[in-house]
Amino acid sequence: MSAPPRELDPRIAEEHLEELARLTDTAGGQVTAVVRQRLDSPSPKTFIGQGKAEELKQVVESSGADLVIFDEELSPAQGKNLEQVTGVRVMDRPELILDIFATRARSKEARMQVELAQLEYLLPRLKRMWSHLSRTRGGIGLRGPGETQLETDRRLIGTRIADLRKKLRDVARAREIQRQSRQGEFRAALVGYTNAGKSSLLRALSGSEVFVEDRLFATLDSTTRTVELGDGYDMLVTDTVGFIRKLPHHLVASFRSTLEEAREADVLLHVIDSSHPDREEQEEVVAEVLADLELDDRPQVLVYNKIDRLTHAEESAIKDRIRAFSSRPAVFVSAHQPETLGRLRDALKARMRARLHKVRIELPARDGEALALLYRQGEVIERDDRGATIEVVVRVPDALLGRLRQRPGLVLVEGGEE
Ligand SMILES: Nc1nc2c(ncn2[C@@H]2O[C@H](COP(=O)(O)OP(=O)(O)OP(=O)(O)O)[C@@H](O)[C@H]2O)c(=O)[nH]1
Ligand SMILES: [Mg+2]
Repeated sequence: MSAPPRELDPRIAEEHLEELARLTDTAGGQVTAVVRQRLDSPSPKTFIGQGKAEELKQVVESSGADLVIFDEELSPAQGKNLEQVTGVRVMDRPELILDIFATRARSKEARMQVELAQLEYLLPRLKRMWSHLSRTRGGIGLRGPGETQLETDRRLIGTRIADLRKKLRDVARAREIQRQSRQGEFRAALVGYTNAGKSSLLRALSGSEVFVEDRLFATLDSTTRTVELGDGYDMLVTDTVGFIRKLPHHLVASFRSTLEEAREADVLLHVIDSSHPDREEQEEVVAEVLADLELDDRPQVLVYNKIDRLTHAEESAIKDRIRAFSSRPAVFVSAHQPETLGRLRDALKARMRARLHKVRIELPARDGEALALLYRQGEVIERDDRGATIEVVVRVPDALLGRLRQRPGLVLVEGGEE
């Protein structure tokens, strides 16, 4: 069911419905019928018009559906009224997304984040849930719980929300400490629309196992891997949860700490499925979510993925567009074609080189390897050979500085805190 008020392009509306069908599939549902209505302004009572609501009821009956999913967000009252008309459970897109997250969350943190988002979504809708429950049970001798029950439930949920918030704060603190221990290393975070290929890219870049699936929201936890770029350049790359249009804002809020990894990153790799018919809208959605999270000021590299699916003409068309409209660096890659990934590695190396610190370092003369690294990755400004030790003044990238600090006998005499 879709009633896009702003996007009047029917092709886009269809694309949204197709995505909703994929979400339904991911949640384990099966689409039996699709109903559309074009609306200038939704009805406050039932969102769709009265006649359309009647039609929906007919469709539910004839198709045997036991659930109606709206592509647009419904108010608690609209949901309740629609359930009354259709006699089945009514959900909206945010609720469906919450449901998917709930079934797919694996780590303890992700599970707590989803539960928090679900409870916050549920709270204003409690009354409706209860009336629905009592109705589906037939209602005979099973009147809906009175206000007292509702109040008890509200209080219980309120307590649980406070509890989850506290636990999540603790996890966030632990994460913060872990992050500090990685300070000095160069970090990138993969962000982007769901299914764009973020995990596939991490797998291809790091050569390690990362879960990939042709389903929406395959990844819910952030995973960090070391990626070797060659020439001694190493960096940490974090995979993050994908974005989607109309992402429930409770969910975004509760995943904030997972996305903290992105906030700490030196660069965001915005991965785009260049072969998707809705590519441009997906790019915009990601830009909006990043702005919501106040991450839009981070340096970004646009990573146009899945170019193996593009014709040369399509690839050129996208490149022309980017040249005309974007000032951000962009690379064209395919996670399935390792030979294309050199472009991304080069872009990352360039980013690393851009972050140089001027430092004075004393190192054992026998540590030829460290010296070679300094010459290769840094800019040596001064060098003083003192027999057993060598002192150099050098501009080095942050990441190298982190690694050098761990070498035995190497002393950072000054600098490094710029
Ligand atoms: N043809 C092609 N398919 C790709 C490419 N990269 C990823 N895919 C496929 O796209 C699907 C999604 O890939 P993932 O890496 O799981 O995408 P993701 O961005 O991590 O998705 P979420 O974790 O769900 O947000 C999988 O079926 C991949 O095999 C590519 O470069 N070319
Ligand atoms: Mg993924």
